Amino acid sequence: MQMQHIQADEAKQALVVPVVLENIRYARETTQVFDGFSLRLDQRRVGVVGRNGSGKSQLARLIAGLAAPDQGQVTVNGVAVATDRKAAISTVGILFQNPDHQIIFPTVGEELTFGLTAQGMSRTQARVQAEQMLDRFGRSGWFDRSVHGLSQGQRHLVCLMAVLMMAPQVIVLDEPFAGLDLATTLRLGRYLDGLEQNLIHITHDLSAIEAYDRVIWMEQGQLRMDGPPAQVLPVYEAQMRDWGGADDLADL
Ligand SMILES: Nc1ncnc2c1ncn2[C@@H]1O[C@H](COP(=O)(O)OP(=O)(O)OP(=O)(O)O)[C@@H](O)[C@H]1O
Repeated sequence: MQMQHIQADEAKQALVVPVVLENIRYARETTQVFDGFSLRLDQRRVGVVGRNGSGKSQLARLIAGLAAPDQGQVTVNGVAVATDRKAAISTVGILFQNPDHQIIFPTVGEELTFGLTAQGMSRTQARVQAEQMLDRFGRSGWFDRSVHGLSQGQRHLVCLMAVLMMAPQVIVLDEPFAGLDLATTLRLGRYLDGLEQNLIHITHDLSAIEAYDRVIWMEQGQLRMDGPPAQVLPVYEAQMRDWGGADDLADL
């Protein structure tokens, strides 16, 4: 029942918006993560795979506008996300692997209302919307709850609700299921699958993206392969097994 409500509500927002990275150069300290990287995404469901350190999280931060490229531009639905932060917040949301890197307020209500009040909505109106969001996820009564007293999976759900409060057109998921038990993973996965927002999902769990529209495989800040999951995932998995069979840890 709960899921049907979520799907029906979100279906109103069904729309594919373009995510465009143009000739990006981007360094973190001494590492040149991207050097002339370009990418255009215009599918509803895009999976991102790649080895540790291949650039997936930095790609996520650039798309969400949390980092600005040293050269080039990132736009989501035409919004220059790194510079137009106000428009970016209602255009693209991001869910991190660790909810504790995302949550900044002590109570669920403050976490859910912060984005809206920062955009000028009254506290009363923001609270009404937060209560509606909590209802949708079967969590009415959580408004005044301390985030500290929630489990890891529950904190993930708070982060997802906080992102949805801003009704972004695109949600970037940076391994949001790492460390969650299977039941919680499956339930959060179903919530996400039911959303009509465009999803860009970074994961090491290939089954989570096998029904997606497109998968990109990142390798050293470049696209190694790009296509439908049925084409990319078997090649990726075979390559990972091949690399995994080697005993040399030098390139970890
Ligand atoms: N804060 C940082 N300072 C310096 N270098 C960094 C920093 N964060 C990431 N890097 C470097 O940027 C490159 C890309 O890292 P990134 O975190 O995007 O990899 P990833 O594909 O998300 O890996 P994982 O699967 O392990 O999460 C790596 O070489 C990494 O060492």
